[in-house]
Amino acid sequence: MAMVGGLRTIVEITAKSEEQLASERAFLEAERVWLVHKDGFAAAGLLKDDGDVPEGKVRVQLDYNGDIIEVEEDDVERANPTGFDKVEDLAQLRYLNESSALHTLRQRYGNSLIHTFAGPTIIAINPMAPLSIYSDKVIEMFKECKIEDMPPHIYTVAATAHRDMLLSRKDQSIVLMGRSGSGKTVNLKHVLHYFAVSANNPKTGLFTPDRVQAISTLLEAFGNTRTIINANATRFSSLFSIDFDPSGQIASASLQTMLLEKSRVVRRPDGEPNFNIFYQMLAGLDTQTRLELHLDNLSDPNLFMTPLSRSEDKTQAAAAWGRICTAITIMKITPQESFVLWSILAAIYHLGVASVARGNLGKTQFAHPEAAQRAAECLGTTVDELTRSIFQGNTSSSTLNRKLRSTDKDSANLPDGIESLEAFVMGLYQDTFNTLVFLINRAISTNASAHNSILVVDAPGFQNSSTCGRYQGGTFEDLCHNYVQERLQLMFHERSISSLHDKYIQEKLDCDLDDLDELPTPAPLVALIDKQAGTRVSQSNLASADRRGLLWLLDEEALFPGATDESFVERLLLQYNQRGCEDLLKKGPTDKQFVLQHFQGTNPVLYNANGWLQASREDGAVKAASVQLQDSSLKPVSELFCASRGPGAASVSGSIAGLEGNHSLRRASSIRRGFTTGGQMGMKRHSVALQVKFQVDTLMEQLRRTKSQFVHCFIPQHNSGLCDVKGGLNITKSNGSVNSNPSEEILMNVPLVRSQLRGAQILDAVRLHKNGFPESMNYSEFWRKFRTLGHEDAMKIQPTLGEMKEAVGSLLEFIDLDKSTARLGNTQGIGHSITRRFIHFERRDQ
Ligand SMILES: Nc1ncnc2c1ncn2[C@@H]1O[C@H](COP(=O)(O)OP(=O)(O)OP(=O)(O)O)[C@@H](O)[C@H]1O
Repeated sequence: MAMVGGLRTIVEITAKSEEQLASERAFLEAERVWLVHKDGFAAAGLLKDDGDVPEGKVRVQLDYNGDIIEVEEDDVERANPTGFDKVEDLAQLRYLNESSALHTLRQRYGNSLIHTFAGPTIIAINPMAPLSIYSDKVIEMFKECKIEDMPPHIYTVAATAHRDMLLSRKDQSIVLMGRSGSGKTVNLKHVLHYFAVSANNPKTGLFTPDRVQAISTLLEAFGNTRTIINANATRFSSLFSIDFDPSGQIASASLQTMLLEKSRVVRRPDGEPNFNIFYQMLAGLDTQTRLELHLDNLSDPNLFMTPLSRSEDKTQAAAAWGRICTAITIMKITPQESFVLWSILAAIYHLGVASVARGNLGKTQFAHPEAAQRAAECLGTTVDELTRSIFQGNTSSSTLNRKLRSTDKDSANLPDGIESLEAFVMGLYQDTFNTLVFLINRAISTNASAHNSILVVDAPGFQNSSTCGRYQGGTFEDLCHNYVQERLQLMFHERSISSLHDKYIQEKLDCDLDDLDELPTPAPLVALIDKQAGTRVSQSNLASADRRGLLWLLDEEALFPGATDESFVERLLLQYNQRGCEDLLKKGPTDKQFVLQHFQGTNPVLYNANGWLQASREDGAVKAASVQLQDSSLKPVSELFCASRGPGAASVSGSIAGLEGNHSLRRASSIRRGFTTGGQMGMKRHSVALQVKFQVDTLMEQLRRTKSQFVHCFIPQHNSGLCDVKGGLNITKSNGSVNSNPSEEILMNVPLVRSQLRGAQILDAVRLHKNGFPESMNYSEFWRKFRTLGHEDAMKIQPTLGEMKEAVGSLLEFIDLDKSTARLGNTQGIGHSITRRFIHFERRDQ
């Protein structure tokens, strides 16, 4: 019966009224096309060629002014009949091409339909304004709904992951990708909220909506900041693991964080502030605590931050502080523990005032001992001890850094020892952040047995410094975040393109996949960044075997006393530039600059390696900060920091927090061993560059074991991430003026969305999905489920395994299934051609 229901669904979606058919016929006869141009695309009619149009050209009549022009054949793409307008899935388009996809996205976006399925993935465009499509009521509606009836929505992604996990008993993951400001973190919050509402176990109350809100508030305070393109940019990567019991209720949850941009505490791009928490704390702290932490006078110059001066900024920060205090209570963080956190932040503030100077005997010391005294009190130590920890600890890398800086004009005015002070402060902040993660995990993790997990990943978005007006080039931190996005994109490519492609070949399925062999992949650029020497990228390219990736080169150069940022760039270019890699790497305008062709060349980023050698060499003072916190004479400080560096956290370089609570990881001890070793290798060599690689490996290894759903978040405008401060729908016109009436202006910047669509290779994946047979079912399983639909004799036979393919073939003949919708594979079984409903027609019967 179920199969019949499924067949009926097919008939329903293919049946059209006479009127619709007539309009489609008229449309097709007129040969509607899109003329592609640099600003977008224009609707046109393709005119008949009477033999007078030169080869390679076609003649079109533009709809908007009636002009008839000859254009390049390649600049014209078939348009779809109007019945396809606003389709929910790009795979449903009859003519799948970039302009039609963009037209669909734009039409949907203009109608506040920000989500669109794209075959195996989903696109979510930042609406730049609050929408009423998220609420507990809507979640309840989704919970009641069959997956196949759900519209494209972030809740559908969460619901599908949950349903698939329960059906397959396999771990799932939801991967949020995209540029900075595209809405990844907002979507992460919606996904977590969905699980908190739909799967929280009321008996444990572990993962309630209140707690999800509190976790977001705390993470955004400590790990977010305003950047030039996002008013609330995330500056760390996170992996939430929601662990479920067999009934699908939440048994436990945990958070891992990595790649915190800790350098932001001490220096950052021009015009960008420190992490939110500093301003919020300084604006909101009550008088008593302020006095205890010596934060009553904030007028002294500070190396690390400038307190807020505008009264509206202070009011906003104070309001945020109120939310932080509520969040602290919800997460059951005790007043004593929170006081410890504020003490360390206060110490960082005081160290910024203390600064560095050269003493009478040529020794490096604090320039303002009274501020150093305040810092020492907050940390539970003495100024002497602090001086020793910072300036006389492991000086080997500091000495190297000093040598480097002596050749660096920008740093010529900085006193000796500044690197060590900065490193100490970064260490303090990293440990404080890790401790916050520990406190969050303490509230949401349990030892209850969890059968399966759903992992949710959010990382800082891709950022091109030139498109944000920083023409001097991207920083090392930009490179790290962009590298994470490339790795996620590579995984998307492997899962949605190359593995399907390989499967079709292996199954000898006959489908229209001619040009797929030539599809670009992110693999070469990822290798250029992280390949260890000696590993070959491809069989055909033996020469690549001895090339080291950028991070390895940086690691090597950082250890070499005579090396400079310029010599690092020179080595990089030498290795790659002369061997036909221009499509990956190019020389920049100066000796410290180079260009990486991210996302298959769709997003070239100019990087500036100024300070990279220093950034990649971990100063001993970072470790000294950890030791200082654990050895503090203030018992609450030492207790909290010792507890937070449990055996798990300490084993992976201290820069990945929260490993110990992760249930899915506990089930995979081999992976855990693997990356622990890698992390230690990076740590042993004090190499920040290698730690970056190993941290991302850790993340990817965990994802690899799951079935992933990818959410591609798009920015519709360059300033999307600033919509909260600029007012949602103010669109900047190309001449720089602002139009507050969006109906007059195109809401979506088409070339910008086009470049995201291309860079993410979404249409390639959709095409493979649409023209191929992505879903498959084992022959025996198919026979068991559907043989009742066959001839009555079919009920009587029990084919052997060898006869199964033939039996299934006969069954399909008997039920007269449209031949284009399924194929009999070589080894596996039957593949279903795509539309979402086809897939679900199969799944519903399971
Ligand atoms: N679904 C949405 N509904 C309403 N506003 C949104 C939505 N998605 C994004 N925004 C707006 O865009 C801003 C930027 O979004 P968000 O911080 O989530 O981007 P991101 O991709 O996580 O950026 P980054 O990578 O820099 O951390 C948000 O502060 C919010 O104002």
